[in-house]
Amino acid sequence: MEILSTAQMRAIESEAMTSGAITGPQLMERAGAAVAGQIRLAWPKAGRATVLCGPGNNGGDGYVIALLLRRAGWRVRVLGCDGDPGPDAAEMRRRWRQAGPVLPLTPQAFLAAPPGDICVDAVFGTGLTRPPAREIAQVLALLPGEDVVAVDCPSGLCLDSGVLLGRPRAGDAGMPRARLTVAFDSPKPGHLLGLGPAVCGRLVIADIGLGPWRQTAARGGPEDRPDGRPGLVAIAQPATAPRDGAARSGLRALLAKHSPAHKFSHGHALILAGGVGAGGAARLAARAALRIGAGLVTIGPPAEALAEHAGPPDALMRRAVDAAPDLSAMLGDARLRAICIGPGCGTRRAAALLPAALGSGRPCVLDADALTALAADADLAAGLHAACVLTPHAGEFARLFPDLAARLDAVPARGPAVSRLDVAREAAARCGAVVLLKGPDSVIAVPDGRAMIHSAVDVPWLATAGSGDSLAGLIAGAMARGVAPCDAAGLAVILHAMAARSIGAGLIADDIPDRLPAILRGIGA
Ligand SMILES: NC(=O)C1=CN([C@@H]2O[C@H](COP(=O)(O)OP(=O)(O)OC[C@H]3O[C@@H](n4cnc5c(N)ncnc54)[C@H](OP(=O)(O)O)[C@@H]3O)[C@@H](O)[C@H]2O)[C@@H](O)CC1
Ligand SMILES: [K+]
Repeated sequence: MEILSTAQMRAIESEAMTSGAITGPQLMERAGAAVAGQIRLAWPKAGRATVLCGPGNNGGDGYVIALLLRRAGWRVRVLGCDGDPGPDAAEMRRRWRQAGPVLPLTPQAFLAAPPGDICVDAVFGTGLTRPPAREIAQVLALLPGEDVVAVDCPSGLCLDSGVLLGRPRAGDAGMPRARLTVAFDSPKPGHLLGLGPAVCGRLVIADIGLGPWRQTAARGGPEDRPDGRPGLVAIAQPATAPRDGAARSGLRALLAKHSPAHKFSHGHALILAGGVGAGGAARLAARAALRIGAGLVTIGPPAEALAEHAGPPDALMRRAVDAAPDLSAMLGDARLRAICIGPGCGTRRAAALLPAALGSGRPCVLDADALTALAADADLAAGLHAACVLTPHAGEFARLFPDLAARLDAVPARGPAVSRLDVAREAAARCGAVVLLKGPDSVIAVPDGRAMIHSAVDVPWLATAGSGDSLAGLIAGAMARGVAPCDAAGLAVILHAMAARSIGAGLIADDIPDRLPAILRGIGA
């Protein structure tokens, strides 16, 4: 599924209207009808609703919703803004006024009667440019989150970044919340990043007939896009991915093994391991690389630590890699197709081995200690190339790209605010490698500007020791099989989250690789 920035959304909307095939009021009617329809599905018995309408087109949607709910037997109270909301919203407000009054959007008016069964938040959507202030902010603060239906987003959320304008990025004290958010055409980055998933509640993406224009805009390179950026691909929505047929067949295509084949034709991955007593992380990675279907996986600790790796899995091959010349010699075998360096490796060892690993031009996952080594030595970063995948969490990202991370620290005063997507993209362009910025909202960015967002807010158990090691191994295993670096990263985060979801609370990282056969069977791979 494609994710659109708010600028792209506006451009597609105006392209559709310019084409003459659809008018602004028609789009607004469809948007309002989609929300009203979702409300009636979720609350089948007509009740009482308070609809809050803001100063622009989000408010226009609100007037449509108010009218449709009223027609369906609901008792509806509308609070709205004075002033000119633009022609389409003004028309919808006029239509509503024939049915009922528009009370002022003030705390006094809001509190003058009980809010009813639901509150519809149609105050700000994609047009939010600054933090809600004064009376509007006071009304929004009074909304009972559990009964709020948000139009496009809870008002105050920046849909490009997932931050609440004017508030610190972390911490959820007093933040707006909705039980249900109905957004139009495509998810926006802010639905999936940062606080977005927590404040939006259940997210429904409603088709309002803009598909043909979205596809026009999505075709071609970045220069053809309304905001100059290539389209994004939401590689998985937390709840839908396992059931989504198209997503499953996409995963299957990436995972397809061609038979008959020799084990080498499924690729050989090398997982570099650390010294005595530090081998667990690399073994987790190796196990994951085997499970995702690499034909062969070799673990490469220094000779003194080789004996530690004698235990299972027996499918794993072991070979000592003491120093860079040993690694270069191994990489002389062209069948060795991907490298994983970092988990439990030790920073000094990673720094010593990185030039040979990067110089080979092989697909290479850089994780953990390899990222620390990279951050400490700019010369190492010069060796990065497009087949490298860097897998920093927020802390590692801040060490690698301190200036970009600092942009994420500032309290966002204006929209669109800087997002994890923006900084990951900039980091990828700067270092010329794929950057997987890990978190509950992972972003995968490719140097050419393509990017993916993977939201896994529903699997908090993934934040556990060794989880990242297994992810690095999955990426390396997929790349050994010939999957392109950015697809390998995408595939790995999806499978990793699916495995965690199926294990649930109590998960330890060792469980993740061993859950893969069931996950792969489930998607028909
Ligand atoms: N795209 C589509 O396909 C479709 C979109 N539709 C709907 O339109 C919505 C976008 O509408 P929109 O552009 O009018 O913006 P909206 O969010 O209503 O903001 C209103 C105005 O408020 C202002 N403003 C901003 N921040 C402020 C603040 N803190 N305090 C006070 N004022 C503030 C700002 O103007 P400014 O003052 O910055 O000049 C802005 O213009 C979208 O979310 C969806 O619901 C559907 O109807 C049809 C299909
Ligand atoms: K809203």
